[in-house]
Amino acid sequence: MSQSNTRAKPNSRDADAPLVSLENVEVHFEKDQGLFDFFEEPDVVKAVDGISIDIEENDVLALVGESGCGKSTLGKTTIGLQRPTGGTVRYRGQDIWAAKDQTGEIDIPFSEIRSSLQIIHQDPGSSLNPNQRIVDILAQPIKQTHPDIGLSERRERIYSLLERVGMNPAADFADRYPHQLSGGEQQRVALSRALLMNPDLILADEAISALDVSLRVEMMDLMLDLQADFDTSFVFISHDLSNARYFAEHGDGRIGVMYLGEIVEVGPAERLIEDPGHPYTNVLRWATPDLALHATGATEPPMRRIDIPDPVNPPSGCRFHTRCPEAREACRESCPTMDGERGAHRTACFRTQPDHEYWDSAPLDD
Ligand SMILES: Nc1ncnc2c1ncn2[C@@H]1O[C@H](COP(=O)(O)OP(=O)(O)OP(=O)(O)O)[C@@H](O)[C@H]1O
Repeated sequence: MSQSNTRAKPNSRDADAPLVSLENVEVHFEKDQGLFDFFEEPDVVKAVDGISIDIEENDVLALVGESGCGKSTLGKTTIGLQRPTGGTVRYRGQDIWAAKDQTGEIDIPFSEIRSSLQIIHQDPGSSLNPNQRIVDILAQPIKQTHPDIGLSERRERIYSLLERVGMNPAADFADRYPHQLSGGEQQRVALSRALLMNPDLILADEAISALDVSLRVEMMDLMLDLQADFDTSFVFISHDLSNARYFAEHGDGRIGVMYLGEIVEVGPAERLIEDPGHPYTNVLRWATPDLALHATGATEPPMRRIDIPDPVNPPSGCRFHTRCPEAREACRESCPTMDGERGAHRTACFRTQPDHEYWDSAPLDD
C-alpha cells in the first residue's frame, strides 16, 4: 500500500538538502517569575542548546535521555511546532520560520511544511476529539490532502488503513468514539491520522510509554512496517534506552543521546550501545538492565554523583563533568564539541581525541 507517490515532493530550495536540518538550534525558555521577583532577571531554562543534526528521507532517529533533558522540545522544534530562540531549522532547504513569518523568498509554504511533519503523542486519548467517531476523525486528513475524493472512496481508504494497523474488522471500530477504544487502539488511530497526511516525518513523542509492556514491541514493529509502506522518517523519543535501541536497530537508524539540552552522542544503534563513546551513554546502559549486555558486575551507576544539575544553571565546560567518573580539569574549563562527520558515530567528549590536553590535566576529585 505505498502511498509515497500520492503527493508530489515539494520544490526544494536545494535538491541535495536533508529532509530536515537543524543548525545550532537553541530553545531557551524564560521561567515564570514570582510576584516578588518582578525586578529580577528571569531564570532561563536552556531546554535545547546549540544542536545541529540532519534527518534524511526514510531516516530513523531515536532520542533518549533522562526526564527534562530536552527531548520533547527538540522533537517539537524539528517538526516546526516549537519556534527556536536561536539557530535555524530547515525543511528541504526552506527555513521553516521564514516560511511561517513569510520573510524572504519562500519555496515551500508553511502549511505544506506543517502537514509534512506530523506528531503522535504519549496520550492519544487527549489528541483525538472525544465527540467524533473514528471514521470522522480519519476523514479530516483525507479531505485536506485529497479534497476531490468522494465519500465511498474515503471510507474505503479509512477501512483499509484501519485493517492495516490491526483494527480488524474495520467496520467494528470505524463508528466508535475514542473513549470506546483501548489505549493501544487509540494510538493506532493517532498513527493512522498522521499517516493519512502523507507525512515525510513523524515525531513519535513517548508514543509507546503509556502502552502495556506487552504491546510496546508490537506498536514499534507496526510503526516501522508502515514507515516502509508510507516512505516516512521517524524521530522516536523515549526515556528508555532498550526501546530506543529496538526502534533504531530495527529501523536501521541512529540513537541520539541527550544530556541537559545537548546531544552528547549520536550514532548507529548497535555501535553506540556496544561501544559507547560518551560516559553518559554508559550510565544509560547501566540503568537499562534488559539490554542483555555482558554483565559488568557493577552495582553502582558509573557516575561520581547521582543528582541532576539545575538546567537554569548548567555546569561550565562539559555539562556532564559534575557527574562524570572520567572528568578532569579540562572538562570543567572547556566544552567538548561533536567530533567526526555528520551522519557518522559522533561523540562530544575529549576522551575520543587522543591528543587532547584532557589527558594531561588532573582528575576532578570534588
Ligand atoms: N513551555 C515551557 N516553558 C518553560 N520551560 C519549559 C517549557 N517546556 C519545557 N520546559 C523545560 O525545558 C526542559 C526540557 O523539557 P522537555 O519536556 O523538552 O524534556 P524531556 O526530555 O522531553 O522530558 P520528559 O521526558 O520528562 O518529557 C525542562 O527543564 C522543562 O521544564
